[in-house]
Amino acid sequence: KWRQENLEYIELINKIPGPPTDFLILLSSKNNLKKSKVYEFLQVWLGTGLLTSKGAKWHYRRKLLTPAFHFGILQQFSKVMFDEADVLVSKLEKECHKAMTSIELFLGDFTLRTICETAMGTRLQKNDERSKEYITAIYKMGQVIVDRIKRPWLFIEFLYYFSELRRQENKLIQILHSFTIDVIEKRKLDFNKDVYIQPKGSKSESKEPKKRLALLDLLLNFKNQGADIGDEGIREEVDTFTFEGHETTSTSIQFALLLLANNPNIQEKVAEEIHSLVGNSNRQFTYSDIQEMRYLEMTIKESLRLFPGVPIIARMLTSDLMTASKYFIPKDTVVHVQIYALHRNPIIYPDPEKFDPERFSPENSRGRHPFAYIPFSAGPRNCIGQRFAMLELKIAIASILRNFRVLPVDTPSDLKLMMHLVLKNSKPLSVQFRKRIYPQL
Ligand code: HEM
Repeated sequence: KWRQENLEYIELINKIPGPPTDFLILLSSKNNLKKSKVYEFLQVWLGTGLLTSKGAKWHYRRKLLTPAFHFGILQQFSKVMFDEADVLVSKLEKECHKAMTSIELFLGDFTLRTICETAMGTRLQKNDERSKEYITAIYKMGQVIVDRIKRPWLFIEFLYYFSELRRQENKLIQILHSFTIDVIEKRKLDFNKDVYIQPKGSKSESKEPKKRLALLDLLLNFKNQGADIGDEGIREEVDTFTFEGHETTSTSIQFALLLLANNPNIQEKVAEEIHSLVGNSNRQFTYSDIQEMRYLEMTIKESLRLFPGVPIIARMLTSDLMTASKYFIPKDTVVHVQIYALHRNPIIYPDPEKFDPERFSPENSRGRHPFAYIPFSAGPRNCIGQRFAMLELKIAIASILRNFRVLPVDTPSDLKLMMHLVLKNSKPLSVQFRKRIYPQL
């Protein structure tokens, strides 16, 4: 009961927070970049990669890794996303006659496969034992971390050391680390050969590399060029991207589908936008098609307002802080930034429960405080993968709506939100899929 009241249900902490300027003062502060204690629970897996590091190490890595999310690189990653979206669509075809489809596993599989291929260059194979073991370990590891967060007595290292949870963690860490280390070793060998050489006779002989570019290649490249990052550092970052880059995107796509299923007019408007770009053809989307999908982007932004995949973040203050609303918060205080509550502030978002993508039209966005909408956090420690995430969300949702009509099963009023590692419903979300038939042009 204590756990439910204190940690699980968002409703209980859905109080109106301070003004966006309070968030600005905290999140844009150059001093208060340190994360809270719970982030340390991730370190056994992620080491001190970008998400969990602090001080000079964080500064150095952030600067080093920022070019890895340049739009030219994202364009290359989009190819992986298009192919994985095709795999997702072909799986969903088989769901079209069903009265309901639980979408968690479909989207979890899509985002995990996408991040493994873009981060490590590894295509997870359904029938490969090693891939299966790795996928299972990722899911179980998420549960172990959540179970620890929910048991405050296990915050004490001594008690945790002798717990069953730690024994489980040890086994999982072995699987997770050995998988990433093997991938890095193999990639290092490939990297020294001909990663960017075109395959003879390939359709796109001009630019297509033999192996698709992965974030790992960029890290190896940085290392070869003399950056201060060793194999262990590369593993930390690859694991960090894999961790940060799959559940966040999966849960965000699921909530967006729930909202679209329950708002057919908005769904049809998105489908029309897609149709206006690709007509009745069955060609794959291009990167520029995706850039053109402005209404879809507004829809996703509104969905992330209502259901920010990361609803709360925390900082440990390393210096005293005076907020804009004149609260004095002393050094060493843990401050929770309640993104979920901020996004439902009726002063900023009138009728806040209403799903209304028009809030994000260029006219309506004008003048809104930049810290009033922060699904990817804000300031120097914001999400480095936000453009990657938006691209992936757009590709997944556009691919689904191009092929299917999505009908409601769960409704927003049925939801019982939980804080897992990301925002989740207390039970997996379901919708119905029906084949979308476009009129002949
Ligand atoms: C819809 C999907 C996503 C959401 C809602 C999201 C949200 C966030 C938020 C709120 C933070 C700040 C965390 C904090 O201050 O504790 C963050 C940090 C981070 N995110 Fe994301 N994220 C998403 C997708 C991704 C993806 C796809 C990647 C990588 C490919 C990624 C990589 C990271 C990293 C490395 C950090 C730490 C950055 C730093 O501290 O410098 N995220 N994300």
